[in-house]
Amino acid sequence: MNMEYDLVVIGTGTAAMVCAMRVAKAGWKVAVVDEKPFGGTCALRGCDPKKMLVAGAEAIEAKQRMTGHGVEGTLRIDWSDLIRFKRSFTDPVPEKHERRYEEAGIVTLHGTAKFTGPDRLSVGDQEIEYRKILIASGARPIPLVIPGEKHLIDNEGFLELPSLPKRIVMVGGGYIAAEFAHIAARAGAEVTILQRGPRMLTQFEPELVSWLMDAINRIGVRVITDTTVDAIRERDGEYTVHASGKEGPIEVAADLVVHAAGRAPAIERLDLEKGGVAVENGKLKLNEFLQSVSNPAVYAAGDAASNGPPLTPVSSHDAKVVATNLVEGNHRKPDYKGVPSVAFTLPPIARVGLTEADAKEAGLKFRTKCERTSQWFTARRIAEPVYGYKTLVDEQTGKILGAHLVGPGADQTINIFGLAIRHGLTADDLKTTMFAYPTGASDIGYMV
Ligand SMILES: Cc1cc2nc3c(=O)[nH]c(=O)nc-3n(C[C@H](O)[C@H](O)[C@H](O)COP(=O)(O)OP(=O)(O)OC[C@H]3O[C@@H](n4cnc5c(N)ncnc54)[C@H](O)[C@@H]3O)c2cc1C
Ligand SMILES: NC(=O)c1ccc[n+]([C@@H]2O[C@H](COP(=O)([O-])OP(=O)(O)OC[C@H]3O[C@@H](n4cnc5c(N)ncnc54)[C@H](O)[C@@H]3O)[C@@H](O)[C@H]2O)c1
Repeated sequence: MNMEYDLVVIGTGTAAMVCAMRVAKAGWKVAVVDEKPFGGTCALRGCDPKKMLVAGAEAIEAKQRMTGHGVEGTLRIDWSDLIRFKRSFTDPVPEKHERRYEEAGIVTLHGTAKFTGPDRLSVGDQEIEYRKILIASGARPIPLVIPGEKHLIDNEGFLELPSLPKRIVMVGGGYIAAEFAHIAARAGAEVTILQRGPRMLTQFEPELVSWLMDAINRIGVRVITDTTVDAIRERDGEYTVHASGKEGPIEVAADLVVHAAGRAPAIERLDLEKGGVAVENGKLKLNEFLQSVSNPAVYAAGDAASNGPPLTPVSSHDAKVVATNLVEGNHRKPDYKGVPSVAFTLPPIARVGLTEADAKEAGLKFRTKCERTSQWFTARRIAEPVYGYKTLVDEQTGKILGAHLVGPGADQTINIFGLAIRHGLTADDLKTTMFAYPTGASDIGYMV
């Protein structure tokens, strides 16, 4: 039997939920479809479960920092208990999300969605007709196309590990490697990061990453840069990771090898040609309203759209843009100004706005302040030697162009810079704001 909807949403992550709810509220007949349990990456396989594990790592890290400063004793992570704690959050998510959709009158479908025509798709053996469709299918780990790729586990596998193997290799040195390495090392694993790039966390300012490396080295994580993994071989449950580095080939023995080498839009299994949906270089071809340039019934949001940075607040923002364009007609465009991003290492590293390299390339006239501030009270209070910042301020207008932080509270303080950038506040506005003292935010006045 054919079913007909005003809007079908592929996915049930952040982008899907935000858009489906808004459009259903406007009286449209909406269905959402997912092949996995409802909830998407952030709630089930990304931000939230990862940060629950970070909570365990934070306890160990705080104890280690404060040892010799009035704190003694031994602490350790019981991995299976920590995973159980994580599940106390993630396990109820799918049912809760399904209930929310049903309460909003949204039809919930399970299975893999594929286009069968420009105005129809299939989910299993059901044929579905739609007036509009939202592709909110997220991202997937990029295929590495190397021998032994099947031995890699991804973020989903790592966040579900029933026990933590001793020797772990991260393939790649970006967000996932940095965050998972901190968690695993604090839980007792020996971690090696093999990074193709010249340094870790290439999206963040080089000076700040170099300071963060002190913390990464302190916990014994081995980082090998300028090195590309080209094969993984398995023998009797043990792995050898083969890589090519500056000094020639290297081999690293491992009990677990984790894919941390980047993610790309999950659109390859949608049979997009049948839907008349144009793709270029692995990305959907969209106009400024997040609508397909080739099939006007099709919109995209979040990681699948890959229009802004692949982060949860961006998925939510895109979804609001699309919902407005669907219900009111195309007029809203996404605006990614001032999107903060944090890698939840210990301590965290954060950025918002332009990097120094971006600002130079754009030919802007700006002043930069950059300083390692391990002696500031915020860091000394907790015996944390890694603390520093870089800020970029427009010379003419005094507006904040970019802010980069590493150290205690960076994950919270960055939001204030995000507010400043998004709403055009100046360095003077920040200097004349009274922040509660002593908090990380009370350092802002000295940073600009
Ligand atoms: C390990 C990890 C940690 C992260 N941490 C953070 C963080 O701390 N902060 C942050 O801002 N961002 C973080 N991110 C990024 C963030 O999770 C994503 O940007 C966000 O979840 C994307 O949401 P989305 O709605 O676009 O897609 P998703 O939430 O990925 O939803 C897509 C859904 O579509 C479904 N689907 C795909 N194809 C089909 C199909 N053909 N048929 C049916 N269903 C389909 C999938 O099963 C999935 O449930 C992290 C990502 C990872 C991997
Ligand atoms: N806290 C957060 O916001 C957060 C956390 C995790 C993931 N994410 C999102 O998920 C995305 C994916 O994360 P990620 O860490 O997988 O990707 P990433 O893009 O951050 O880093 C991937 C790194 O892997 C390297 N690489 C690629 N192939 C390699 C190979 N064969 N050998 C060695 N190195 C290789 C690349 O040079 C790159 O530096 C991120 O872009 C991010 O937006 C966000």
